[in-house]
Amino acid sequence: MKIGLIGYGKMGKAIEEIVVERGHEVVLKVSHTPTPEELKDIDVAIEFSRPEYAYDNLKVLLESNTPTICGTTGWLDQQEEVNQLTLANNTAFLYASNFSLGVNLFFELNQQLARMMNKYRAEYNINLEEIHHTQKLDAPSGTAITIAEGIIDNTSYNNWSMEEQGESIIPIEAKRIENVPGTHIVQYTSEVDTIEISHTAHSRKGFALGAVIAAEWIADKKGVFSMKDVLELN
Ligand SMILES: NC(=O)C1=CN([C@@H]2O[C@H](COP(=O)(O)OP(=O)(O)OC[C@H]3O[C@@H](n4cnc5c(N)ncnc54)[C@H](OP(=O)(O)O)[C@@H]3O)[C@@H](O)[C@H]2O)C=CC1
Ligand SMILES: O=C(O)C1=N[C@H](C(=O)O)C[C@H](O)C1
Repeated sequence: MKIGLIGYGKMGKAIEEIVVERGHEVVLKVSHTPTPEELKDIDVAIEFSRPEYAYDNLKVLLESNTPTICGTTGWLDQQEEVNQLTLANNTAFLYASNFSLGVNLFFELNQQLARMMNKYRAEYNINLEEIHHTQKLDAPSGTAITIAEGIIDNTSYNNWSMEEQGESIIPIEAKRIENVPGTHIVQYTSEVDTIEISHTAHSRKGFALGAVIAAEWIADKKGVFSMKDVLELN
């Protein structure tokens, strides 16, 4: 498969290694919004850039009918427009806040635990923490937002916040520590104990592998998809 890497930073480079390991070819690697001309030989594009450029990149990719995998976080206020662009151009698009198998399993575990804990809202206070490297531009992480949404869908919490407190708000704490690839912790604390689930990435390899597996999966599809489709977690 011929892969285009849109965004050739820490993730672009980690993805390139996996692309080659799995027998594919990187035919384009750019750190600018690509031109339609640059996209003409690409089977699938993998976009990991910066929050402020993601929408412009995705618009060009989808209007050029390029099946696209996107891992950039922090642009989701424009998600609905991107989904519409995908359908209008009869192409394929998949966004994931986190491509690693482990985090996608953790998302399922988080929802199950949230359903159980909803009965005990009076006894347990919830807390969500994410820790990332100091170059990370957005906070909270996209993964933390997905975790919070998974809790909201399964409990009587109805919002998350990094600043506000309240009965129905999930508090999110974002920490930035040198070289941490990504750690997410959900805690339920009562007067007498703490229940905690956590996911710790040891490197970027899991994110990169998941993105390439998603690229292989989407190549012959049309529509808007998620990692649940790829990993058959539905
Ligand atoms: N979904 C997931 O599983 C994961 C998501 N991420 C997300 O992916 C994104 C990238 O992360 P990471 O690689 O660590 O970040 P980096 O800052 O290392 O890389 C971003 C790259 O994008 C380039 N860039 C700048 N402008 C554009 C543009 N207009 N179009 C394309 N590329 C551009 C930058 O180039 P230059 O330096 O020259 O400006 C840089 O090379 C972040 O949003 C992060 O949160 C990260 C890990 C996993
Ligand atoms: O910026 C990162 O590095 C990461 N970003 C993603 C996020 O915002 O959740 C995924 C991963 O945690 C690493």
